[in-house]
Amino acid sequence: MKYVIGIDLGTSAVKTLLVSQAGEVVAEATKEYPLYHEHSGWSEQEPEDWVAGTLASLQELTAKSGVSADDIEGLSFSGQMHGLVLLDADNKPVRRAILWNDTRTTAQCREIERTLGEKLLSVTRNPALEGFTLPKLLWVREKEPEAFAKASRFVLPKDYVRYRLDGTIRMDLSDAAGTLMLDIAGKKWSEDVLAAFGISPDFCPPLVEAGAQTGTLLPEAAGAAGLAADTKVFAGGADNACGAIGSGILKPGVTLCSIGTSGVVLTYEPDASADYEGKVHFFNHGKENSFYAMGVTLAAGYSLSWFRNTFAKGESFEALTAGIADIKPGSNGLLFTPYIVGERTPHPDAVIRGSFIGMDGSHTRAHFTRAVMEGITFSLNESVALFRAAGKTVDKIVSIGGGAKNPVWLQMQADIFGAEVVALENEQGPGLGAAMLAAAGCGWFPSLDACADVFVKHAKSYLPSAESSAEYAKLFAIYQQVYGRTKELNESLNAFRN
Ligand SMILES: Nc1ncnc2c1ncn2[C@@H]1O[C@H](COP(=O)(O)OP(=O)(O)O)[C@@H](O)[C@H]1O
Ligand SMILES: O=C(CO)[C@@H](O)[C@H](O)COP(=O)(O)O
Repeated sequence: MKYVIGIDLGTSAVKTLLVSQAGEVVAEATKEYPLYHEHSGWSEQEPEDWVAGTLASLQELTAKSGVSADDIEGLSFSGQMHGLVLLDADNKPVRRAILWNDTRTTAQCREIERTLGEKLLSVTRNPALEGFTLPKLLWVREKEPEAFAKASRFVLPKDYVRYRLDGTIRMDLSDAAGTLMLDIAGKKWSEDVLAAFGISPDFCPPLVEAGAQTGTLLPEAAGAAGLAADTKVFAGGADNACGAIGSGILKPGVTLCSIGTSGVVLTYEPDASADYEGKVHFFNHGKENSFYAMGVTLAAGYSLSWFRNTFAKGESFEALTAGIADIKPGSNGLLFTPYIVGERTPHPDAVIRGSFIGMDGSHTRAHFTRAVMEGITFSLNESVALFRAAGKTVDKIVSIGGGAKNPVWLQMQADIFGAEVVALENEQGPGLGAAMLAAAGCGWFPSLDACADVFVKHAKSYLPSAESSAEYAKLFAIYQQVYGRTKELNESLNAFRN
């Protein structure tokens, strides 16, 4: 039996999956790494932590599986999107990476809008959002000119890890799409955007498809990972593109919901013709010549992990969420908005922050926990509502990410979205999608679609309960008012944040 590895470079941890030719996940390993929040709205990671975590995770994966390294044919990546990694002439990072959930770049976003005007949406197909890469690049150039002067090029998080594994500097189209520098329909760096900001084309890595082979493992990386040096390395894609591949979102019809650190509602687009007027993100897929649209909740799983780390330190998510099934929809009148690091969809706003509305002396920790999960799901439902308003049918949703480990949350998703929610046998869609890119790249299957027929295994399905859905529809209407009613208060409070 032959095997491939999917490496999912997430925000909370790197997760590796060893997958057989039959699509069975035979081993998993995870290594966490820290996030640095030096100021309100800042979010950074140390690229070396990703590399060390990836190598340690691969070492553990191969050791615990008992599979011979010679039987592992290839590996590929799924990466947290948008993070700016600036490299010097020797390909060493010049500073920490600035991540997708860092919102320090509002001024640079306004500059991009002024400079590019209509080209912003027509070429990059996305609005200027703080999380995207170009605003971060402009921020470093303006605020840290000494660091910027040392930089010869930029890459995205998984591209840096791949470079350390196979020595090649490449970027795939699905991840490049999130930089705001790509001509999405033309599948090339936009000369207009680069020229408008005086960025040399050499500063941008060569582009490849997510399924392209970039090399084989460097001997020292192979040794540290417990793998053979002839293991093939494939470019890999953006985590949401890989999540879509790993969930079988390769043709129109089914929608994806992912609750990782961020939260995503995503639909497949067969071509670049759809126009959502920038209300949702529009990116190249990891499947060649196709695209996807998605709405993003910045702090989805992050809201629950923040809540746990602050009020139930050391407890597992299972312990935290015990008892929430006994609480009725609405958490006894307690409502949460998950804007704890700002928001993207449908309110692109770096200054807004979260709220608990309706706190009552009767509320227990379980009510708060359930309210946090409901608030996250209401936020994702705003994206579902946007897609429905644009004419999409959203009646079946594959749910992945850490949030999909929780059956109560899966039922809550079905009830709030008013759609069938399907869980996968393994909730790690992005890692599986990365493994599928390697499996198709190794020639095991003629296409990603054929690979999905074998690798994507549906587990339990959750149908909406009419009673709970009706309650949630009323609560959602109240939830939708909270943003407007807390916006000005948050603008006033902004002066008091560090
Ligand atoms: N058993 C669980 N119940 C509810 N939520 C969970 C559970 N396990 C993990 N999560 C959620 O999943 C999140 C992590 O998801 P994951 O997909 O691993 O994130 P990432 O890819 O961003 O690193 C956590 O922040 C938490 O909110
Ligand atoms: O910024 C986005 C998408 O635009 C995020 O979805 C990141 O790609 C991080 O993903 P997770 O770590 O939450 O999986």
